[in-house]
Amino acid sequence: MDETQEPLFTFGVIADIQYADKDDGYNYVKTRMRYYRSSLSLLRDATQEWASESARPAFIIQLGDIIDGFNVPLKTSESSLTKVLDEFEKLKIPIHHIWGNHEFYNFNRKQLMESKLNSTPLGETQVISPESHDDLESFYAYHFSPFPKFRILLIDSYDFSVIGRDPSSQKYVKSLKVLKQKNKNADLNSPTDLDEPQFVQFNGGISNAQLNWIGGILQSSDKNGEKVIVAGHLPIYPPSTDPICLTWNYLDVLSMLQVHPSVVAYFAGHDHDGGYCQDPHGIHHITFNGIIETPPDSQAFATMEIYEDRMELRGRGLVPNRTLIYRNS
Ligand SMILES: Nc1ccn([C@@H]2O[C@H](COP(=O)(O)OP(=O)(O)OC[C@H](O)CO)[C@@H](O)[C@H]2O)c(=O)n1
Repeated sequence: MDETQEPLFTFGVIADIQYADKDDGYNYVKTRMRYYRSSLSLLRDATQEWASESARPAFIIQLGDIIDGFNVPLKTSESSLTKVLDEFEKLKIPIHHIWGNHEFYNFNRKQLMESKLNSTPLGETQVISPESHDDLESFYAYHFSPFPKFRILLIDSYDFSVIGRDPSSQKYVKSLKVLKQKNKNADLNSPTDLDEPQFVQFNGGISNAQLNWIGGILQSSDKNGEKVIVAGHLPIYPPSTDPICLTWNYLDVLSMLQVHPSVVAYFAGHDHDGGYCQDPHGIHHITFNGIIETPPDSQAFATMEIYEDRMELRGRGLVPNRTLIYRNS
């Protein structure tokens, strides 16, 4: 490993900002403090640091939950979103947005598609699913190549979900049926006594249509000798997360990625404690710590430095540094 080598390109990653103009408070299970107001200051510090880096990041991946669901009762969804996006915009580089559960607490899919959180115009495919943007069944996913032989693929972890889906859609009906089969609690957000703890209302899954679409992209990446980083709000590999944060059908997604040698890493948010594990196929699964549970005197973001043979994850604050050697290299 040549320590003096310059990266081919770099980019920033940040997760679960969950901004709200609200006093600090505990999470639902009263184990962790959430710093709703200071999340904006941490984002501001992160963007200032990215802006001052010698190798300026080419883009940022925002892993979802950009504002908190508490904005709904406060009636501040729009104003909070504007404040957060204004911070990102100071960077004057592309920001790729993933949608998490808190996006769907604040907005419906049509509103999101019409908002600045729809970053599909930055992708290579403008129409990201076979259906049109306002189709009740469409999913939000796209891909782009930031550098020759590298590709980023952003996926929709809430394709199957009862949050975000219109109750009249087939996907809502099917999602509710599956959720009720797997979760017998009166409160579908509760993971109490579940055999598969990921089957809670605040998670979701990936449809066969999306899986097939992902498979098609990866097939062409395999053929072209690309290295692909896949990113979604929800983790897909149990050792990299608390199991209650997993994608409903994480095994389907995991096995799809593992059979495609182009996939080198999977990035997720949602589990604010973060996590990491390399799977037996060599895919690095990184769950990024959430800004919302990061104390105001700390930090939680990363710069990824991309090299021919590896990625260097340069973490700040709670996010540890890691050298991630590509599978098959
Ligand atoms: N045991 C639980 C946990 C949560 N809820 C309710 O579900 C909604 C979402 O919860 P929230 O903690 O805000 O979701 P995050 O995306 O911030 O975090 C996900 C994981 O918890 C991170 O570890 C909300 O309405 C909660 O009140 C629940 O009922 N029961």
